[in-house]
Amino acid sequence: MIRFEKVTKRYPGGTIAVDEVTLDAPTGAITVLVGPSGCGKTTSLRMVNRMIEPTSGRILLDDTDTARIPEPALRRGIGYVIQQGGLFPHQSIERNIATVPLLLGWEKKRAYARARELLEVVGLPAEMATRYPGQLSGGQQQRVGVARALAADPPVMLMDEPFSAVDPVVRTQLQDEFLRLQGELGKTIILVTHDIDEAVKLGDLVAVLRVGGRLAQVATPEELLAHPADDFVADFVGRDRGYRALSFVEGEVPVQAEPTVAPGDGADLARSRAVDGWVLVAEDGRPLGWLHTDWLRAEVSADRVALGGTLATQGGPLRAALDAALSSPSGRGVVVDGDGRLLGTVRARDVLAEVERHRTGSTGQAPAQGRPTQAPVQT
Ligand SMILES: Nc1ncnc2c1ncn2[C@@H]1O[C@H](COP(=O)(O)OP(=O)(O)OP(=O)(O)O)[C@@H](O)[C@H]1O
Repeated sequence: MIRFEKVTKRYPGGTIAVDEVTLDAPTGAITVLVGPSGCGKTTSLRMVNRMIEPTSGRILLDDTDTARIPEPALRRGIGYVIQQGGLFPHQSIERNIATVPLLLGWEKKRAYARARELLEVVGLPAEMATRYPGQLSGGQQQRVGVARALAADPPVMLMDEPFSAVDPVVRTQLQDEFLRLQGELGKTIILVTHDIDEAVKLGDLVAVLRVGGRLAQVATPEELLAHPADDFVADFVGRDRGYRALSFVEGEVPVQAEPTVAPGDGADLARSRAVDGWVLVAEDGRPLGWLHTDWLRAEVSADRVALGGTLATQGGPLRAALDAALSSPSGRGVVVDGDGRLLGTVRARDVLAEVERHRTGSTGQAPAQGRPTQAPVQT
């Protein structure tokens, strides 16, 4: 665990960047520091590996005061990731990743072998090892930055806006892979972001800082969205927090059977199975997409379908189910099992009824439209 005990940082000139922060970042968990620009996030992070020394207070790493740990030994156990990877531009990717192992005195062969192993871990092809940072996209550089921080297998990782320099699609991919990786590695991570959505997605615990370096609230994402401590936090987490809180509500998604057709089926069959003009095309139990009867030719063709919506997984959060329903061209959200096999569809009104049931805490009957899972009709 990383423990901040009344930590204050006052810069020469008098700026109080961090003001009496007391915070526990639990072992094996992701603690996110979030807040507006200038609220002291980066300063807080850098005090953990003593790139910045606190003016007062203590930071403990597994009960040892970090001020008592020699800096090289402290930093050996702490990986540090910054925006865009912070790579050395004139060194190859494998040399970049091998930086810390080489500093630790590993033989070059072993350090480079570790670098290649880590390229795979972060999802980059081996041939990138000999390229230079300028020959990689922003997202790829970011992955290399993570690989570099992981090279000496440190138990602790500090990450400063690690996903902010890439476009939203790549950012989502990197976040998802980061969570998958953390699921395997279980590092103790402190991550800084100014983006509350990222904080809520990635954090096991979220610490909200306000300008002046004061801690406004520390809570799980769920608590933060449901019960912001004051107006500042409520404003910061945003007005649609009620909707975002659905990410944490796992309900009985009221799945309805959905008739399907397969590529090659006749147009008449497709018309007879369509509901409100839309029929779902599936093959081998997997949804391919929606087909409107106006688009039909002689037979159903896989080329003419539009998935046009997100998929929900049964047992997953209600937000995903609602999103699937609202984003589907038919108004029916496609629900699949963990292997991507079709279970049926869900309508927004049924998800909302389930949401309402959760909100009121009722454990009674499922809503009228929403009897739980029925077997989908297969063709
Ligand atoms: N070396 C320094 N000397 C003086 N003041 C500093 C120094 N570094 C940061 N500050 C000030 O301390 C405060 C906190 O800065 P810090 O970089 O920790 O904030 P931040 O929350 O990470 O901001 P951002 O999201 O904009 O990066 C700011 O007012 C900043 O101007």
